[in-house]
Amino acid sequence: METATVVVAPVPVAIAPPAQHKLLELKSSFAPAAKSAPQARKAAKPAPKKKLAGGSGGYVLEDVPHLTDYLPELKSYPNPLQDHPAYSVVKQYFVNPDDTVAKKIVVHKGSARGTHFRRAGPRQRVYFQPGEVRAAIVTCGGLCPGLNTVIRELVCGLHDMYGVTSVLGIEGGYKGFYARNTVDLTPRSVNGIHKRGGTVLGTSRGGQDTGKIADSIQDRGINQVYIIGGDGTQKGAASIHDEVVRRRGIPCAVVGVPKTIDNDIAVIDRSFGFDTAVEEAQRAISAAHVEAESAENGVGVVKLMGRNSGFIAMHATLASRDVDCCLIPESPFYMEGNGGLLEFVERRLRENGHMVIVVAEGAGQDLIAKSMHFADTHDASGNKVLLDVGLWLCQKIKEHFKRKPGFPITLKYIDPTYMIRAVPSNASDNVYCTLLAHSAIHGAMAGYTGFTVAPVNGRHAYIPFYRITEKQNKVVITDRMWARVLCSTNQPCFLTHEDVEGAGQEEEEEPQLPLVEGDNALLLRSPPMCNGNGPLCSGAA
Ligand SMILES: Nc1ncnc2c1ncn2[C@@H]1O[C@H](COP(=O)(O)OP(=O)(O)O)[C@@H](O)[C@H]1O
Ligand SMILES: O=P(O)(O)OC[C@H]1O[C@](O)(COP(=O)(O)O)[C@@H](O)[C@@H]1O
Ligand SMILES: [Mg+2]
Repeated sequence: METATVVVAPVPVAIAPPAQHKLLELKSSFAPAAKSAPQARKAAKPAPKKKLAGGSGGYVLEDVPHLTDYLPELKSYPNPLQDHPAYSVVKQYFVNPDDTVAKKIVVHKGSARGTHFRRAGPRQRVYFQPGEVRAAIVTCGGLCPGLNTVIRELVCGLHDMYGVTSVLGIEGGYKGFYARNTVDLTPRSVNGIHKRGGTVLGTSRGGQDTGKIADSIQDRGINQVYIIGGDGTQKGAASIHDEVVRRRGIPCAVVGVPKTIDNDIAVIDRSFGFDTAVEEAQRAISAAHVEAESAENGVGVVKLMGRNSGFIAMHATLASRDVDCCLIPESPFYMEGNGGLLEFVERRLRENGHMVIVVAEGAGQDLIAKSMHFADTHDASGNKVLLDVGLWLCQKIKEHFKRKPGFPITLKYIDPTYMIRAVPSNASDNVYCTLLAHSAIHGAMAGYTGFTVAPVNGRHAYIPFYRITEKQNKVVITDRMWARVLCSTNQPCFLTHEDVEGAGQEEEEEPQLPLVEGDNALLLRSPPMCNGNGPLCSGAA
């Protein structure tokens, strides 16, 4: 495990660059800048991999890197936004540099204040002049409603707010950096693309060659790169940041914009496109319900996307109210015997004469694997290729009722697969994508790098990559939301009391400011980590 570099700051800890860089660094694991790179500047000082700052009451700022961490001599300029006619009506142009966003907002009287992230938004000083910016945008991984909106708003936002005119579109995902063409993006060329599904830049899985991507960024003189993609993409973005900024010392803002219909990205409130996908899934569920209702013992089975997380199935079920049973990867189920799915199907058909089952594609994978032998396969990005739970489920239900003469059923299987993610984003996702793009631009212009932008408890924040990639967001079956689903469908929960006890939400680990040798250890050992008075707590230390 990498040792985090700790930065201890006074309270309030979040202050605008360059003042923030007076913070005390205790330890570093920074590799030297590449000497041979033509455009690379030698990083003048080692920069921290993790930037943690302590405050009173257990407050921790998990900060994101800033270009001046690596290149302290970098020049800054007044933010042109303050002269922008549209923004002249805004009372406060800039976010308060001390603003941070709390990761946990439900707290107790005695709780530690816990993790905070830097609040997104425009800063007083920017680290790029408009004419110097050479931005690039890339979309990676599976499609998601809203990709085009984010592209459009990045191009228009850079142009309209900051006067940036050089924006490159990288075609076909990560491999496009070195194996495909680029396209110049202008406000005119992207106008109207938000009304289309997909991504005008194209996307792909696999092909993430960090060295080649870094070479391409360096050769093309790209100094802001906006990387739109899911958990895999954000891992790729982290390694690009490590290579380009940390290792080669290139002053490039590497910014992640989280995308996935699965909503499986940790920390953030929700990912864009999820809302649209849930809405689109309603059409499949309604069709299944109509078919089921119109037949004798009609069973409608709908399979929805959701590789490891059942959020789409859960929300689509709750929204629809036509669903009798929702199956998700996080909640194991069984077919046969007392309390099993087949018994429930039979009971519901006897009661109502029809039923609808919604199953997330990642559900029941262990059951299928047990009943059939398949070797695991993976896609180009390394994601496990799932077995078709929908077909398997239909087969099992049909076999069960075949063994019951006098109980004929009519089963219809609907698999909308790509239909829920290939549509254009809805109105609310469009607004969300616009805010995301703007927050991303403000962060890059302000010189931040190596971060993902997203709302945390309703406020946009800059989140370090490692926080986004360390684990996936999953439905917590001991949370009230899953209980609401069980309550609305009246389905069995398939779990024993012991299972529920064991399935409790993993207690979120609060970051520990690591102990270091010497005088510092004392301070870090005794919470609150920093009271703002000691020598190590001084911003000027
Ligand atoms: N651990 C990883 N490190 C670096 N790049 C990765 C990693 N996982 C995936 N990628 C790259 O990110 C891109 C998208 O990943 P993928 O898992 O397909 O979609 P998503 O980002 O939507 O989850 C692909 O080009 C893939 O090669
Ligand atoms: O067939 P593909 O394009 O590999 O995509 C299938 C997967 O993509 C998803 O839509 C999500 O993909 P991402 O991880 O790229 O966001 C899953 O729900 C689904 O399992
Ligand atoms: Mg993914």
